[in-house]
Amino acid sequence: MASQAAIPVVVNGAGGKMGREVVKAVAAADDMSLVAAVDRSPDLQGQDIGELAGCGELEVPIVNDLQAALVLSTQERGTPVMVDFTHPDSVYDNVRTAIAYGVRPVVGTTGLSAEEIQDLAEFADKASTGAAIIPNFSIGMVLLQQAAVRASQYFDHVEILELHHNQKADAPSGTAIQTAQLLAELGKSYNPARVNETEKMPGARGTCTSEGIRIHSIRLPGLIAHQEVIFGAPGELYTLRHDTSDRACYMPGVLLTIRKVLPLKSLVYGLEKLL
Ligand SMILES: NC(=O)C1=CN([C@@H]2O[C@H](COP(=O)(O)OP(=O)(O)OC[C@H]3O[C@@H](n4cnc5c(N)ncnc54)[C@H](OP(=O)(O)O)[C@@H]3O)[C@@H](O)[C@H]2O)C=CC1
Ligand SMILES: O=C(O)C1=N[C@H](C(=O)O)C[C@H](O)C1
Repeated sequence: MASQAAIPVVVNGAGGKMGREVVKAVAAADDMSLVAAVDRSPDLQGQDIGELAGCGELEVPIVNDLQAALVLSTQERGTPVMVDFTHPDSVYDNVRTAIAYGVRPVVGTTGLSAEEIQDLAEFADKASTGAAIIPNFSIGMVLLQQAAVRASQYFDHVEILELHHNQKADAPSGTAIQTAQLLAELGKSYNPARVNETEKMPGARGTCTSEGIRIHSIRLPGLIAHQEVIFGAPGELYTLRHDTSDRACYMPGVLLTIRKVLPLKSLVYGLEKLL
């Protein structure tokens, strides 16, 4: 029997904090082959991505031409995947470009609007191409969200607090938005008003979804990524908290998604749909 071809992987945003972790994880995976490393950062052009990521020379230089990298990946034997950890300002175009070339996008970049995600889902459907948009690749976060959904059956008052490093471009975090969406799926409204509240300084009470869920965002050096979902009821608080201390925590979810996106014919949103 012919051996299975390694999955050709393009990492977009390869020189960034998450991109470097993905490069190390893909390089260490027996069933994957890193075919291209793309990053727009001018300082990184031509550097070997393995050297930069700290896993030894991989003979894959960093380039800034995504389309050329995608074309290269389609010339390999297996179905190619593009992993995107770039920036909210370019992720939408990156995903459309990958799908147009028949490359499966696995997207960790946050900041896409609901309309953009819907549009990408329709584009993937038309192209019969699998795609995955995963606001959080950590298994621990999926478990937190499942516990929050269960708690929301019993609690009517909930607020979300997300805390991140101060290089993060988007707020609230993609994870906090997704968590609020999952709580909203129950079809109820939260936090019925008890008083006529006045914000003496705009933003003091965070942002509020149409279902009444408040989200608060903190940005500080020293943080990586953390989230609390706090439920309140008379006489009790129920707090769910997730902390990351190393970006390696996302890699089992990234590798799983690369493998699971291949047979899909449409777009999936959320790691819980692939577990
Ligand atoms: N889904 C998940 O589990 C996780 C998601 N994230 C998300 O991933 C994204 C990236 O995070 P992080 O790695 O911390 O960010 P970084 O800024 O560390 O890395 C992003 C890298 O991508 C480069 N880049 C930006 N735009 C482009 C582009 N259009 N084409 C090619 N390269 C580009 C940047 O270059 P330059 O600096 O020059 O702009 C930078 O080198 C964020 O949206 C973040 O929220 C982060 C952690 C987990
Ligand atoms: O920017 C980050 O770091 C993270 N971004 C994602 C988000 O916006 O939810 C996932 C995780 O929180 C880390």
